[in-house]
Amino acid sequence: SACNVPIPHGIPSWQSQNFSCAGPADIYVVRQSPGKGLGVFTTRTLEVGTFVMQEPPIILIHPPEFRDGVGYPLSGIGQQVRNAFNALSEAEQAEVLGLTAYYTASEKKALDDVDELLPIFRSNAYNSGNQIGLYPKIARINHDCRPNTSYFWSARLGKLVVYASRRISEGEELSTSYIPLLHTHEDRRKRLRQYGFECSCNACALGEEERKMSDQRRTDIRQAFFDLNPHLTLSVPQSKAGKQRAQDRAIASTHLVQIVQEEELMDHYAQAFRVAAICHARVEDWQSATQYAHESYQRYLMADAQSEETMEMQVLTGQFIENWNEDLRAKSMRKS
Ligand SMILES: C[S@@+](CC[C@H](N)C(=O)[O-])C[C@H]1O[C@@H](n2cnc3c(N)ncnc32)[C@H](O)[C@@H]1O
Repeated sequence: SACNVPIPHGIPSWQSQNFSCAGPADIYVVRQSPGKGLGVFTTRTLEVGTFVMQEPPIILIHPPEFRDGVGYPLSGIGQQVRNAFNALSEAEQAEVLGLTAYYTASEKKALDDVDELLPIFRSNAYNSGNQIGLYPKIARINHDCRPNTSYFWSARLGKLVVYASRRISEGEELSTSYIPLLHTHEDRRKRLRQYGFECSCNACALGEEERKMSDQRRTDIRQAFFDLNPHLTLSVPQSKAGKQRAQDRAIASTHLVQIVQEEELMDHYAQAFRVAAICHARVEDWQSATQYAHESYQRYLMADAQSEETMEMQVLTGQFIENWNEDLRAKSMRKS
């Protein structure tokens, strides 16, 4: 049976919730996806939180320094990839060589001088903690700028875990994101060039007006995280001006949650709810703080029950609920 992560509703349950499940192998098939080569399709409806794949890396290497916006310079990793590849069995090597790779124009011109592992790695590898890994099964999932799965690196399992971040119908193609998504269509297009395709996903195929709105939302979300993140302390400001600023940020955080939901960027839900929870705690709106904290907790829980973020939001939900209760008690005392 499928191992769905049950999502508690209403008041959180404080039982230990430890979902580790190998993930059923028969919930997807790999087949041709028109215009995209191979793709991965579900064979049944998947509820939010269902683990789709858990796969150990066939090759795992330490990346050179990260250059934001450009990705990894491949020159620095060639030897590492080659060494790791040489250590694999013949069958594993064949699996790696069978992956789809995009060659740049200059690589095509000088095929004899190019180590074929580099284009393969560049087209298929995933960030895995602070390393980069190659996962032959997960590598068949195509890109979408509004993907229906999320993934996380589990250091505990030594695996990359892919799960449904929304409900996925039977027969639907699974999608993931190869790039950071809080960027405009034009910026995403540039970034996707390293994979050699023009994205035609729903977000990219919007008409001009709607695309402008989508671009604006993604830009606004990135800006809101940037603006609000430095103020995520739990202390309640005392001065009048401080209180006013906290009030403005609480409003901004509600807006942040709204546009993340409008844009349906599931990967950012947990973080947006977390920001809204803390911003509302700073204005002592304990009801909203509790609700946002719990939503954040549910989303973090979906990915990894034992992550620091999950623990933090579990604790905060409990703390905020206490404060909310106290408020209610104080109010009813005043009445009686
Ligand atoms: C990680 S692989 C995904 C699996 C690949 N389709 C295959 O047949 O093995 C990445 C490659 O898949 C293709 N691809 C992925 N997402 C795509 C998309 N949204 N549209 C068109 N091609 C896509 C591109 O050729 C890209 O270089």
